[in-house]
Amino acid sequence: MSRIYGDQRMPRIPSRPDKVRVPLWMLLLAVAGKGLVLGVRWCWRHRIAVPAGLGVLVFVHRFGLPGLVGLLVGMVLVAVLWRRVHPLSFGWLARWVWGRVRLTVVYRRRWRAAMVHTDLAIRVPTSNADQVTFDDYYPRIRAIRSTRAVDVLRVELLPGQTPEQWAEQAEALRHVFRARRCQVHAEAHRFVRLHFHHRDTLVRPVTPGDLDGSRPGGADPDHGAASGVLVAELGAVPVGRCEDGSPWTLPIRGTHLLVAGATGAGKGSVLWAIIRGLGPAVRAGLVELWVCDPKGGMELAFGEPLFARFATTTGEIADLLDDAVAVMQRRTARLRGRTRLHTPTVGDPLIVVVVDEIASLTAYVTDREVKKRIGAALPLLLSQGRAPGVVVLAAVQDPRKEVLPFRDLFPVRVALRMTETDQADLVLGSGARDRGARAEEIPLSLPGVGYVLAEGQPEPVRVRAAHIDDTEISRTVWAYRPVSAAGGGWTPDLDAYADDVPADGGDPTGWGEVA
Ligand SMILES: Nc1ncnc2c1ncn2[C@@H]1O[C@H](COP(=O)(O)OP(=O)(O)OP(=O)(O)O)[C@@H](O)[C@H]1O
Repeated sequence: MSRIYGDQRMPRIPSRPDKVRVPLWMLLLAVAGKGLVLGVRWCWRHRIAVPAGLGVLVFVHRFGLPGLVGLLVGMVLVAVLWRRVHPLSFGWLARWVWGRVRLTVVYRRRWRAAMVHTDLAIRVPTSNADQVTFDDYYPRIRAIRSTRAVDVLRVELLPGQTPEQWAEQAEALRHVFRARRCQVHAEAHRFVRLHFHHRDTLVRPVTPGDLDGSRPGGADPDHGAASGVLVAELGAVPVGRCEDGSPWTLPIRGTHLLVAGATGAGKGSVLWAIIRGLGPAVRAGLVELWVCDPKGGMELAFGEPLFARFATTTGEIADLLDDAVAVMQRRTARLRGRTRLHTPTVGDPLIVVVVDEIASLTAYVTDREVKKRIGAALPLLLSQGRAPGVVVLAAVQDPRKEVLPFRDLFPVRVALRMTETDQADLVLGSGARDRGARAEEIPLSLPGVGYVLAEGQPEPVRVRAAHIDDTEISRTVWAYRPVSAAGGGWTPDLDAYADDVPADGGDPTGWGEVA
């Protein structure tokens, strides 16, 4: 792409040139030469618009205005036909044209003013004894990619600038370019990507995707052949949709997950979307859900047939957590020196401990004995359970350290709507709000919308969880309740975990994967 509002790289050195008399013809020649150079440079910068404009002028000259109207109608017909025949290439071209239009109409017009007023342009004084002047250096837009919802500008940093300086100005840039939201993504070096969002693509509730679609290899939870595929799927469980339209998935195996959000923010829908996503693996016996609902079962009791264990009182929850720690410790002893990450198998499943409103267990329990037991079990699970396959999925309203002291032990965290500005940073890590996670700005009308950090990416991604209504919960429970439960009368048997070490000390089926 051509340079857009770039400037010279090296500053002029202030100096007092000697005064010399030049003849008029020489001056006129110099002005004409400079005009020619600028003209050629301008034509080069607009190397598509200039031939296109000239072509239109020649066409009008030869065929008149009716000919031009005929040409436009013909182009529209070709576009309609093209879109029908090959929508992919048409979409690519349409986005490219739309990007050029947005660049000309919106960004070029206001770029210089925006850079000066946000201090992102650099002014170097070049005054000498005769005059006061400045050299202005403007960051260059190197590329643009536009869709109906977002414009992404790739901008080259000026020497000495950092992506953080741009992130600080994101709000000002948003107002200049009249965008709904501006997010600054840093590239490895020299470039930032400015995302100007114009439309909210997450306004409509997200319908949950089809979990029963054909899996590669014909994997079917009701048949044993599925386990390899189902285990792989535990690394990316479908939860909803990202702002760019791609599916939002979260890893469950080998990590712990915290969902934070004010009351009514949609924590329940994230928990349910994950539980539903785990359904096929639950059905196949590769995952067990051990569920704690300290709110007396208000949120999760619907799914009881799907759960291996379900606890609603603090006493029951303390027992459940103690048992989870016991399983974890036995597995750790068994796996030591053999593998670094447990591979779920039927008979030795991944245990997902789901806790709705974890603060009820850490901050608000009144029974000191129970509080002590829970306070000992939870940090143990969070610090040691990941590798032996006992993972925690928790929701919390208030993410402060006083309420949830082991918040940092959750490697994956989701921030839904928050009530205070600093809470997104508490959940996603400091600087997340500056990088675009404005969780307190999510409107009440958008439950299930939040921000998440994608693996290896410092910039938060805006997402919305699928809306799992009561009908879908019933369908999920009916379709994916564990095979043993479907047969009736299944009781979790903790002793099974103690007894599954093969007598010869060899690897039980499925062990041996090294993460
Ligand atoms: N992803 C979603 N899409 C559309 N509506 C949703 C979504 N998630 C939740 N809702 C709606 O928002 C309301 C609150 O949701 P939910 O109970 O999950 O919030 P919560 O954060 O768990 O609240 P609390 O902490 O009070 O239990 C419900 O009426 C629900 O139907």
